[in-house]
Amino acid sequence: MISDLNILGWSQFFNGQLDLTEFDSLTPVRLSEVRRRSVVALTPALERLDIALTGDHVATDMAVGDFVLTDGERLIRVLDRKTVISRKAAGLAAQAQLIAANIDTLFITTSCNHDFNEARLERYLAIAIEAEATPVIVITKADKPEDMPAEIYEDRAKALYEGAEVLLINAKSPEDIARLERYCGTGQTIALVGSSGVGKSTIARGLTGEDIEVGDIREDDAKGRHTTTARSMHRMHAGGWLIDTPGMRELALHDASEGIATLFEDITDLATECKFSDCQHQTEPGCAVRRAIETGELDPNRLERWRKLVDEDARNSETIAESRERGRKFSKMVKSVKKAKSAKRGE
Ligand SMILES: Nc1nc2c(ncn2[C@@H]2O[C@H](COP(=O)(O)OP(=O)(O)OP(=O)(O)O)[C@@H](O)[C@H]2O)c(=O)[nH]1
Ligand SMILES: [Zn+2]
Repeated sequence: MISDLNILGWSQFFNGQLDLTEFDSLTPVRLSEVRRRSVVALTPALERLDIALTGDHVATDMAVGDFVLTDGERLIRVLDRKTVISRKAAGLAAQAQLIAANIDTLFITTSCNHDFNEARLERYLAIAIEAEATPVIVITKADKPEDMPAEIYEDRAKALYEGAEVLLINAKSPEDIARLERYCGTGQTIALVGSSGVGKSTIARGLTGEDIEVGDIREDDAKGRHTTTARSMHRMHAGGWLIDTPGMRELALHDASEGIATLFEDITDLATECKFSDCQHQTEPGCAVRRAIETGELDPNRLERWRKLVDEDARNSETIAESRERGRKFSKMVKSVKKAKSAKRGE
């Protein structure tokens, strides 16, 4: 049974979570769709299994890509995730929405044109590092670069993070798609992120042979949290899985302080040498970061991008308590305005 499961991306990481009774009586399956009150799971035979959610199991605790145990009818439990990608729900509620689970490699996609933007790439790099997925930067349209030679785009991407391979491709060329396939073999799960028009669908088609329509198919539950309703796991020619969910294309940064610290390790390291432990690297004396800028060791643009990313992360990482506090303050304000108005009217 276990060898068949490898097709789904099963590994020792998941195997180790089962006790003996579970081994004997339950089947691991992988979620390919998460609906409001049910999920669709893939079996090792690649059959689709519809499982209604009962008891304590709620859709918002599950993500496409999750491994779950089933007795054939019910879902028994969700296994711990190797990696998880989430985003903050819109509105006041500061709850994280699970977008996809157990992704091994994130293809961060951009093109040899105006879409190329270091800050945007760094945002996705921080997301991947935080999720513990391997980031790979894929630069498409190498066959028709705009404004500068394709190799310059490649070099600029390579300068961002040592831990990320950079692949310069023509997404329409099968030979170039084949260069991505070493991340896409049996047992591997990947996802594509990047702006509209950079070639994600073209790459997805090259890797799977399918035209994948993500569209806007979504269901909103009473609390405004969406659940994925389209089939989101696609088998690739190389044997692995591509996960494509609507949320994946709209990723925003949140709770990624560790990812940012790893991505900007040079700045993180320098900051430990600043005289003040809470140094903001502005005008403080004994600032190692500013000194590195003066000596040319650190690129001031890189420092600026780091600052913006840290700010963005902090803004989007508001805790549930903080969001409630903001809600309270707002309703207090509304009440006092109402009161002032009625006082004015002499009520
Ligand atoms: N010449 C060339 N054209 C490309 C390349 N990659 C993508 N294209 C073209 O660019 C256009 C947009 O590509 P898509 O694959 O639809 O982009 P996308 O990222 O999926 O866009 P969304 O679906 O809006 O998210 C299409 O016309 C592609 O054929 C490339 O490497 N070279
Ligand atoms: Zn400093």
